[in-house]
Amino acid sequence: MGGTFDPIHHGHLVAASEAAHLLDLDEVVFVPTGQPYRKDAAEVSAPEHRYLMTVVATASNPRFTVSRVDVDRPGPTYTRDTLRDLRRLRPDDELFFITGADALGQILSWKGVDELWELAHFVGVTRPGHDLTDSGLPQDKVTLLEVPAMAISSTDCRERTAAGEPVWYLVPDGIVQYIHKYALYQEETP
Ligand SMILES: Nc1ncnc2c1ncn2[C@@H]1O[C@H](COP(=O)(O)OP(=O)(O)OP(=O)(O)O)[C@@H](O)[C@H]1O
Ligand SMILES: O=C(O)c1ccc[n+]([C@@H]2O[C@H](COP(=O)([O-])O)[C@@H](O)[C@H]2O)c1
Repeated sequence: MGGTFDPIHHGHLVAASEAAHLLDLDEVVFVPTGQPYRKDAAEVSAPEHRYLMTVVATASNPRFTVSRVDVDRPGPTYTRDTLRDLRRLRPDDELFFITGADALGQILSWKGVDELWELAHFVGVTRPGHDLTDSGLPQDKVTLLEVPAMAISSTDCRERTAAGEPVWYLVPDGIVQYIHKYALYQEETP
């Protein structure tokens, strides 16, 4: 599952857990982006903070791991490169790329989209406020799943923190502590 994870929240974790359960996956590898080129760089936290928060949030689940492939690769993060790297590191594994409905809806505009279908099977999961559809996508390369609805976004978590509102129970307890320890998201997004 790729994401900016700024911060990782229970929407990500429930989606990953449910996809692993429904598709009987052995492992979910969370891959924090290095440079999410479609997000305003000035507003995205340092990759190391996002990577560490992802490690903290997933540490207690034996089926969850975190990969540094995107954080360690210089330049903009493209899923084509993520999947090429994961295939090189895990040549015997079958790869599934988990995305929320919003990300799946953008996928035809991703770099090198035609190659993506050869690199992994795509799993689109429901997300409140977004229509989940595989319209225009190759049917045999995409699976759509309904997962428990978690109306949580990282944007909302950042804005709540900046406004002095709690994010308890939207994110894991360790992430509440991490945000506090490093004073993340203190500024209101312009
Ligand atoms: N609440 C949610 N339910 C299901 N999928 C989600 C949810 N939140 C995020 N996702 C999916 O997780 C992946 C990573 O999302 P991302 O890290 O950008 O989180 P976000 O909450 O959308 O962040 P932001 O608000 O900063 O854009 C994407 O595929 C996204 O669609
Ligand atoms: O490859 C692309 O062109 C591309 C464009 C936008 C997003 N993605 C990937 O989609 C995942 C979710 O991205 P984001 O920005 O919503 O956190 C993450 O793994 C990104 O690298 C990939």
